[in-house]
Amino acid sequence: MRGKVFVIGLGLIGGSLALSIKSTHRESVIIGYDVNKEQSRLAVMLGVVDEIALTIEEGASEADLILIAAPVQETERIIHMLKDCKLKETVIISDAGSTKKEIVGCAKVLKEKGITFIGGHPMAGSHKSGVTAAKTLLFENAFYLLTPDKHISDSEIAMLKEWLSGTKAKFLTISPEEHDYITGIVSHFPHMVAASLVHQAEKTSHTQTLIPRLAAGGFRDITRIASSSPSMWRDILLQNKEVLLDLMEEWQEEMEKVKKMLNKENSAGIFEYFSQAKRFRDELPRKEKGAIPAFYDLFVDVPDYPGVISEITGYLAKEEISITNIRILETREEIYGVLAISFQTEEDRERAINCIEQYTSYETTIGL
Ligand SMILES: NC(=O)C1=CN([C@@H]2O[C@H](COP(=O)(O)OP(=O)(O)OC[C@H]3O[C@@H](n4cnc5c(N)ncnc54)[C@H](O)[C@@H]3O)[C@@H](O)[C@H]2O)C=CC1
Ligand SMILES: O=C(O)C(=O)Cc1ccc(O)cc1
Repeated sequence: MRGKVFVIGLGLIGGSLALSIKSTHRESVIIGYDVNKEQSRLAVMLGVVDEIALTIEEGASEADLILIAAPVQETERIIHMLKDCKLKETVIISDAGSTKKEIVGCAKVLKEKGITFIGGHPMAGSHKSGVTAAKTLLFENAFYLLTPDKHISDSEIAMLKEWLSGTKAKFLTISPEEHDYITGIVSHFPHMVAASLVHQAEKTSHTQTLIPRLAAGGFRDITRIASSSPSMWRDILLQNKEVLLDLMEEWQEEMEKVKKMLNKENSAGIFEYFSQAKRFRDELPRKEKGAIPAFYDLFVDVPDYPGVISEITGYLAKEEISITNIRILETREEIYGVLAISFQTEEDRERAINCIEQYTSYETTIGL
């Protein structure tokens, strides 16, 4: 498609959306704007956008599509600014915020002026921020939730999907309320729990100095999302307050139930608690990209000697296979240790297995 796309907020998400649009609509012109001049400078330097607008008014005036990819509280401020801008009559405005009810409510000011707004949320990301982390295929196979109002026509929704087709995401339409409830469960609340687990470990670490060392493996993995942007998550929590307060109540009741079972040494009850969780978790789709990105782990049994990590990474680099994380899981007293390598895609992991088989005789196991 030809036309002008204006991306407001050139961070991880805005940058990735800009790259994916350019990958399919090469004739389009992508204009960017960010309050942070350094992000704007980097966005041009990295070829994420074609041009930078000096103000929102300037970038918005000729745009066919405006994507707001700023923090959720800022998104509301930007919507208010856009309602006072001179815009093309046919412009479509969308956002990428992790919450929808408040943003869509706020966007009524656009509707009153006859401007089309379609709430959006690409459900993939990372704990990294900033344009340098942006990737063309960040949203590949991820769900992209849209929350259009009833008055929005099918052709406008189709037009937005066409603009965003380079994301290779799977579009789903739901109501803003449903959106906030579901993402509350699968994304927002888990971030709160992850942060609370880290707090618990930190408090104890003052008296138990072994804690940081022993937390380096599994604990570090399950609390990875606690390393996400604190300001982003503060804003999300504040916008989804009602849902999260309800979920916290439910969680506390659940913990009370577990506490009672443990107090009474209800062995069958505790077993069933874990079994039921295992059953549901084991059946969750593996290939779908959920709200919290999966990492494709590979475990390699390696001889425990210095330099083994660089040996393996050397082979992977030779085959141009990128990894997202690499660590020794346990260095046992015996000859073998376990090297855990994480990849961003299943395909990269498959290639890594073939590569390691080709260059070494080390055994590999897939992490489930
Ligand atoms: N990080 C993630 O994994 C995901 C984030 N989101 C949502 O996407 C939005 C953007 O998040 P990220 O890209 O991760 O954050 P980021 O921190 O990487 O980028 C946000 C950018 O917006 C800019 N900004 C802030 N206020 C602005 C304003 N008034 N005008 C113009 N630019 C402004 C910042 O300077 C920053 O460069 C947020 O609403 C977030 O909730 C959605 C899906 C995934
Ligand atoms: O890795 C993480 O921190 C994530 O959970 C990614 C993420 C963050 C925010 C979203 O609205 C959707 C996905």
